[in-house]
Amino acid sequence: MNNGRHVDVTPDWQRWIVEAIDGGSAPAELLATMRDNGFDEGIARRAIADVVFGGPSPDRPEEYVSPRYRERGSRLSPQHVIHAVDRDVRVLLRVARPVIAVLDNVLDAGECAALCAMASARLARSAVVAPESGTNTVMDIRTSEGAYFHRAENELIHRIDVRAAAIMGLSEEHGEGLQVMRYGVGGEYVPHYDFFPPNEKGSERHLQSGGQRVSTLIMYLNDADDGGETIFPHIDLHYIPKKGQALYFEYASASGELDSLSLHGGAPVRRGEKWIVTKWMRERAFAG
Ligand SMILES: O=C(O)CCC(=O)C(=O)O
Ligand SMILES: [Fe+2]
Repeated sequence: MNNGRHVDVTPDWQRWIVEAIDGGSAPAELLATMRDNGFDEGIARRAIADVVFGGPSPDRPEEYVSPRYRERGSRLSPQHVIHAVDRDVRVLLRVARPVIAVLDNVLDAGECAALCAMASARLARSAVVAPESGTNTVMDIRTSEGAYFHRAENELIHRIDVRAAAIMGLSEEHGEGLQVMRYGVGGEYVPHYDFFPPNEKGSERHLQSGGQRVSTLIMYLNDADDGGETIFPHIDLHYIPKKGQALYFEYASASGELDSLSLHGGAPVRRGEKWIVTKWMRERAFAG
């Protein structure tokens, strides 16, 4: 099985990862060492990502999932067509658990182009103002560039904030600002949870305003040429990015139960670029 390669990250190896990251080693160096020691690359990446992001181990999902989770309903409209204020959005596919929906006609081509242009200007500017801050070790794991837009920052952003809130069944005030992300060739986002892991020290700061994240809407600004799928490893689902479409998913119930099956990531881009804009919703109003 697995050609004799390690499939289990033993406690000794977990300790070694924590100490190496705390000691300032780059995730890419750890990955190389683990690969040299016979670890499967995917397993090594996940173990390193857990330590870097402070997330739960995907191999122990039961830590965060409540058996009652499956009893609750979705915030997404049960209709085939969702009237999202200024646009009719069509549901193409639904998954019951984790709650996932593929949505069509969320953004038009002009909006996709305008968002890419706005984000490009911001990415270029921030690269000049803040070259290599030294704090971006996580970029080895999440190899994308991002531009954050405050809620209602301009007319286009506001229009999309309002539309996303209508789709997600929560008021606009629950939303974080939109985040546009660009991945080049090789860019990826290893599987992770969007919710803030409970009992983790690092989560406290995030939970203070707005509480837990409850749902995500990833909107696709271009078509994927090769690679770049959004993947849900626990249910073997691969969504292939299509301009104007969106992927909606939920992972927290009103009573605070979290769904470990919502583990997801962005597969490496093999050709071209991948552009997305993400809206994360909180359980309560979010101050920003
Ligand atoms: O790039 C992707 O497909 C996934 C992005 C993602 O996980 C997120 O924005 O939270
Ligand atoms: Fe995510």
